[in-house]
Amino acid sequence: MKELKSLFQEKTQHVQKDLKDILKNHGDLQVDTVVLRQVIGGMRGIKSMFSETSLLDPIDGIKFRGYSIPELRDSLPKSSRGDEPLPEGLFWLMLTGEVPSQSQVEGLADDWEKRSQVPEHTYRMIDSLPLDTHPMTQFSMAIASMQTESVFAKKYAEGISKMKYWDPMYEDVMNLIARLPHIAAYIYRRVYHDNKQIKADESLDWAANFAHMLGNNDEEFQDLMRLYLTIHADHEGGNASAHTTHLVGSTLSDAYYSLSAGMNALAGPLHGLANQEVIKFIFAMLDEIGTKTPTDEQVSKFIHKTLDEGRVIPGYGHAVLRQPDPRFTAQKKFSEKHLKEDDLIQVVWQLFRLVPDILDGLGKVKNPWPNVDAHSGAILVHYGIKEYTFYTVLFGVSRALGVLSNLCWARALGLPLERPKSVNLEWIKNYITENTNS
Ligand SMILES: CC(=O)SCCNC(=O)CCNC(=O)[C@H](O)C(C)(C)COP(=O)(O)OP(=O)(O)OC[C@H]1O[C@@H](n2cnc3c(N)ncnc32)[C@H](O)[C@@H]1OP(=O)(O)O
Ligand SMILES: O=C([O-])CC(=O)C(=O)O
Repeated sequence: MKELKSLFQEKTQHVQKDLKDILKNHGDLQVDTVVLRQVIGGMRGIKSMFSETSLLDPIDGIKFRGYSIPELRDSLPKSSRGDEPLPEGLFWLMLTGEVPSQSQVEGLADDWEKRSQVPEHTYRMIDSLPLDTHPMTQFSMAIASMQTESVFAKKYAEGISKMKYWDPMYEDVMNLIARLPHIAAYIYRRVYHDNKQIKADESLDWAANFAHMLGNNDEEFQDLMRLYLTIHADHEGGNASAHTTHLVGSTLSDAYYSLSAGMNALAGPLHGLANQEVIKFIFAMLDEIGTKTPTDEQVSKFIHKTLDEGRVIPGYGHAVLRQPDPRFTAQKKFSEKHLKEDDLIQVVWQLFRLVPDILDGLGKVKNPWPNVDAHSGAILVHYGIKEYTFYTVLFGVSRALGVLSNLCWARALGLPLERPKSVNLEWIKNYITENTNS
């Protein structure tokens, strides 16, 4: 799509100039200090990355180019058949900083549709895997298998100038995003529906077509997918999937290698896999208690038992957020509108009432509130997507929008190889001796 590509290039030139000036005039200005707790404790809170697409506030939550989730729901173009924002619009916003018009998002959806042909060998590769291979493994391998198509890798091998990296990266990113719903739906139908595949419907937008290929043409579900694929897309640069994608991309690995790596990070239970863990936790709890409508006392007992076993309560806590996640709230609002009577949704809300106080009582959990993963599973079950080992693939299709627009920005701005410094125990002990009296 020429319009988006040239607008992106124009925007990157302004940012490039700003960064050059900032580095020249203020490059040595201190933005943070680092204590040993952060060195040993997962680098929590250290300001050390640059990412334009979104910014996370511990209290207000995520803002995409300055737009909160409620603002996105108001401002981004919508389908004529739904109330939720089109993820095409969010991608446009992240890439350019501008809210697109209706015709611009329709043009983008058409462009993705034209680029959506998945190479035959990717399907053959997926087919060669045992059916019980985790869907995230299949998804990550499928993405890596398409690396044969990388325009960036080809141009790099031919000797492209570093000033032009952004162009083939943009092409790879657009091709990849176009194909992801097709791969994800293929994996879903292969594993859970006897490989009965459903042909794409070219008349539908990106999210609705994905819903259709999964096997559900309910307009409410299509609208849920638009919301789902919008709100999971980005969470600034430091989260594990975004950071991994960025790190791998910084070596000039192409978009296929980088996204596949990012998806491997998303597949961890402390990150994106938590959505599968939440519904698994709820099912295990209902199973053990023996009812779909447990009492508060029964739920609290189960939560305490889980904690006593040295396990985390999935869907609760966050490395940055210190309030209920606005992505949880957006899903709660959707459910209040459409799914109020659903027993499983009621259990999600019951956990929301009970878990924070219990976690707070432990005296060590920095954020006792629900994150995005606490709600999504129960909604998906309602619409018939009950196979929870697939849930993180849905998350991955959405997350690709954010991490891949970041990758376009990184190559356009010429961001360098990422390589922080590590220290060993001897270094730490010497440092303590040199800097304290003990
Ligand atoms: C899309 C996403 O990635 S959102 C996050 C999805 N992950 C989850 O929902 C898994 C459950 N949550 C957690 O494990 C954590 O809250 C994380 C990984 C999200 C954040 O970790 P941290 O930033 O280290 O959290 P925090 O500083 O509050 O941890 C302090 C202590 O509280 C514990 N804690 C934090 N959250 C929880 C929880 N939900 N249940 C039980 N204990 C918890 C930690 O395990 C840690 O215990 P420790 O000192 O004995 O090791
Ligand atoms: O921000 C984080 O660390 C985790 C998270 O919620 C996300 O990536 O969506």
